[in-house]
Amino acid sequence: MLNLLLAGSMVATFAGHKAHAQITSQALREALRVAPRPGMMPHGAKLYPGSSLSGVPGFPLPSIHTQQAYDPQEAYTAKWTRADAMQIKAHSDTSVGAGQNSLPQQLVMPDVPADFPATNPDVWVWDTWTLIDKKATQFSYNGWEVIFCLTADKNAGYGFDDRHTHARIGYFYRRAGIPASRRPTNGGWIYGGHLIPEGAQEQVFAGTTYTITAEWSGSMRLLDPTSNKVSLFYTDMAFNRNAAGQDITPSQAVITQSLGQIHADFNHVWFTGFTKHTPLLRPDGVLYQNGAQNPYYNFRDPFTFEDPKHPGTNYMVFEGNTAGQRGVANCTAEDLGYRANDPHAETVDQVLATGAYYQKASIGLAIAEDSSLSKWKFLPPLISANCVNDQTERPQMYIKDGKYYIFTISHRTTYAAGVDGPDGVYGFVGNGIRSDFQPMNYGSGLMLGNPTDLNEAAGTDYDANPNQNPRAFQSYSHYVMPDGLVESFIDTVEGRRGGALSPTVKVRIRGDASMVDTRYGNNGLGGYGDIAANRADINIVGFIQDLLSQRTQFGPDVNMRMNAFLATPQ
Ligand SMILES: OC[C@H]1O[C@@](CO)(OC[C@@]2(O[C@H]3O[C@H](CO)[C@@H](O)[C@H](O)[C@H]3O)O[C@H](CO)[C@@H](O)[C@@H]2O)[C@@H](O)[C@@H]1O
Repeated sequence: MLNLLLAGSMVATFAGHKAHAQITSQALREALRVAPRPGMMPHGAKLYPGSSLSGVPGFPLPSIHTQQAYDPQEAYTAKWTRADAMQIKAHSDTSVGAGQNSLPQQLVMPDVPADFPATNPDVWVWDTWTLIDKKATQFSYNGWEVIFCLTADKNAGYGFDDRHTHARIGYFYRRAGIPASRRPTNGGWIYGGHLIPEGAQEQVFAGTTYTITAEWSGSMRLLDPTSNKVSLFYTDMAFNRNAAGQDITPSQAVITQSLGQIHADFNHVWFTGFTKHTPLLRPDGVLYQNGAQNPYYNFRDPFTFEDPKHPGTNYMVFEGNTAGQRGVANCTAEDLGYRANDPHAETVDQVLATGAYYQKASIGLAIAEDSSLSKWKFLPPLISANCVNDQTERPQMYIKDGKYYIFTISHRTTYAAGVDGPDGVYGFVGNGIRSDFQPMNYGSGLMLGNPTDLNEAAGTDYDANPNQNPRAFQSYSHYVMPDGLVESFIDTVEGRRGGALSPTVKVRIRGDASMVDTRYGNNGLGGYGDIAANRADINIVGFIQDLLSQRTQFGPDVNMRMNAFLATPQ
């Protein structure tokens, strides 16, 4: 009711807030929603928290984002602002004690038990992705589900914290179409070994030896659903050595393509190829910060997709930072995102005085210049988080119900001074590849976070900070799959290190809101490592036609349909 009055008068005053005088019609609709109270389900939105232009007493209002679409080539970058990020704390229950979960319940990943199983005895496992096509459909191959994970060999003596410098992309497979309840507790994944063969880490370009020191995250694209050709897009951590054997660059992140083939028989899955690495993108220092500007720059985690409105046009999203010299204090009022006359707004000078300008995450965009996806050109970033957070990792474009979602993971420790949020996955929704993206859920951006009381001091070590929720770092590197299923890896639960696949959870997504589906699995937790191939695209008629005409070799497309056929009660 209060908001109705506010919207009607077009000059909102709520607990001293004065909203921007130029309220859009969308803002008017939004303002009709009732303001949620901290830690509570908002009235009128029993399931979904939704966004709200209404404020929480004592906190600033979120920024207004129109979701307006722009041409992907245009220089429009949406902002995840400080005003937005502050909604995470605004909508948390600040009355609970240290170690309690204070985040809105619908946005919290359920507790992972401390007696979780290892995914594999020989390797630590973290960032994980699936075999996808240009639309992010998840395929099985000849009766096998296949996943790709960053791995580090335990037998080589690497501890879980050594993983980043020794990361290798490994692959796992298991028979498709078996429900989680009938699999081994750890998901039953069989380790196939390293994807990039031994010895293929060195490559010579015009007298310069290019050496891959670690393989970081990316994605695997099935180039043609009727063949077995796959393209790995990943991040090389690499350095160059000249003909005299001298290192001529420090280790750099290079977004790279490597081509291979998938094979399977009745007993196992294997890969060939991945011996040649084509460097695609290095940060240019103009749109994306590079190593000369900041030794701690972030540039990695490519994910490609085809523009559904322009078939044949391919894009890549990736993790970047806003270009410019590290330490230059130049965040703007737009980065802060406060509405005019908001009494809780910070001034630019106040924010700059905190050093928040060291945090400048961005979600990058590039366009493919050839059909083999081996040449790419930078486009301006899709989203920046200047003075908000330094890392928006493993971004993915997720298209659902005509909406374009960007999901990205971030750490509590990479937030800028004065803003806070949990380790987890964040979501932004727009109406096109390039949009004025609306941060999901109360305008905050948070979609699924670890249980965290934001009053606790952030720290990565539970033992050193026993007041902290013992699950504040339980999971990370969430990847959103079709149907809102979310997989991730276990980092630390009650002080026990993970390096294993988490239980899959399900998030229901509607417009700019989402909620954890607690009816999924056991109180919201599905099977460990339950990363199933997509069985939604049932086309039994097509499958039978394929079989009869023998037009198509057994491969991913036919196989997906066969799985669906076999899984359907006859
Ligand atoms: O292994 C590299 C890939 O992992 C990703 C996403 O998981 O980057 C994660 C990142 O964070 C880890 O290190 C943090 C600092 O040591 C730690 O706080 C966090 O718990 C870890 O998950 O790894 C790099 C390198 O350490 C760091 O910059 C990231 O935040 C992905 O982006 C990489 O491709």
